[in-house]
Amino acid sequence: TCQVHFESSNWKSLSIKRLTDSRLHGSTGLRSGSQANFFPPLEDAMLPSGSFNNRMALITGGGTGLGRAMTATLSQLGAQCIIASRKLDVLQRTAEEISSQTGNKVHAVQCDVRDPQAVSQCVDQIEALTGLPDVIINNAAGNFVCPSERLSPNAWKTITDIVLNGTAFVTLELGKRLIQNQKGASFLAITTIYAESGSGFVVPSASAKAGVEALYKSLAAEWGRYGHRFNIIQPGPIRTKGAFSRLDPTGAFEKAMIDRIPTGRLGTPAEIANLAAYVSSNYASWMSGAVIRFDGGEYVSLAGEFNELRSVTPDQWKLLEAMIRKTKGS
Ligand SMILES: CC/C=C\C/C=C\CC/C=C/C=C/C(=O)SCCNC(=O)CCNC(=O)[C@H](O)C(C)(C)COP(=O)(O)OP(=O)(O)OC[C@H]1O[C@@H](n2cnc3c(N)ncnc32)[C@H](O)[C@@H]1OP(=O)(O)O
Ligand SMILES: NC(=O)C1=CN([C@@H]2O[C@H](COP(=O)(O)OP(=O)(O)OC[C@H]3O[C@@H](n4cnc5c(N)ncnc54)[C@H](OP(=O)(O)O)[C@@H]3O)[C@@H](O)[C@H]2O)C=CC1
Repeated sequence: TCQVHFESSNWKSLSIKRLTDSRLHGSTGLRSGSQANFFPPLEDAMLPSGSFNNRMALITGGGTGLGRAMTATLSQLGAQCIIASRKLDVLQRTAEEISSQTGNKVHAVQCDVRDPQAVSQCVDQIEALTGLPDVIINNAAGNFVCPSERLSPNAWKTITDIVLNGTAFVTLELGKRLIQNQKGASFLAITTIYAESGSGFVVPSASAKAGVEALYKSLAAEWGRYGHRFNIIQPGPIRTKGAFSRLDPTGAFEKAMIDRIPTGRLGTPAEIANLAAYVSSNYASWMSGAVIRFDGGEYVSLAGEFNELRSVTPDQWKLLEAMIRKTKGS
């Protein structure tokens, strides 16, 4: 018979401890399936150097994780970047590290995207520092796993405010000013594969990310006439401290997650940074309204009803085939 193996659901054997920093900071998955050898991640910047010369890029949540990787790639390709989030010390450290590596200025601007007034002040600061950006990446997010019956109204509000309202405030504030200045721009939103399917245990995030996708698809249709493109990347699992410490705090689900990814490994921050750079670049100037799933095949793997048959061995197939062929009539 075919069985689904889900070893990590053995809760009794779990010791509830946080993952160590070294596990969290590795760029690729600790464990991977043997097929991962076919799909090695390339870490170098993909676009020609200078692709973002004379371009300004705003990356929300650019101080950590995937936003930091996107900032590093855009900066390496010549962009002047502005990173914005709540923790100014984290932003400043990242900005200095990236600037010193690439030789291109990275500016740090404090901003809580939940607060429309703070967003407006942040955009004032950006205008004074660099002028209005050509590239806007809405990457900031909040999330945690939690059974929905345990969510307080404020827990719901906190996640949906950061993800949906925050993205809307940043997009609308910049959009209006860009329109006024007759300046074109590329907007990119980072969502997730479950924005499409929904997912239990991350319901505020799933709801808000679905809203972000509706917002970006709608504006792609409406604001093309102002020179604005809107696209969406749905990442699958990529190890970052921010995500993994809130979605899999014990590390118990990692193996099951990797087992269901057809390419046999997690994504890396550098891989998504290359994709984000391409989508935000002039090489993609005909791309608007696109939703790009970037997940090593995890979504289709979760969706296909018969995909668990991957665990059937060749001998078991002989048996199954013989049984099926023997069947006559209905
Ligand atoms: C098995 C799978 C493993 C990995 C899978 C990987 C990939 C799959 C797809 C992944 C998608 C990922 C999507 C992401 O968005 S990951 C990004 C994660 N990064 C962050 O969340 C960074 C920012 N987060 C934060 O700052 C905080 O976590 C928070 C809570 C979002 C906001 O902080 P803030 O200080 O503003 O809020 P608090 O005052 O602490 O809390 C507000 C409110 O929420 C309640 N709360 C907080 N934490 C929890 C919890 N864990 N469970 C339940 N409720 C929680 C808190 O109690 C407050 O409510 P009240 O008490 O006031 O009612
Ligand atoms: N890593 C993964 O596997 C996946 C990630 N994603 C998405 O990728 C994006 C990046 O996530 P990741 O890098 O993993 O996680 P991080 O936690 O590292 O990134 C989230 C960023 O959002 C910022 N942020 C949170 N709240 C606010 C706020 N109120 N105002 C401004 N900024 C805020 C944080 O900075 P600060 O604390 O300074 O405010 C932080 O830099 C998110 O959109 C996430 O949903 C999607 C699918 C999978």
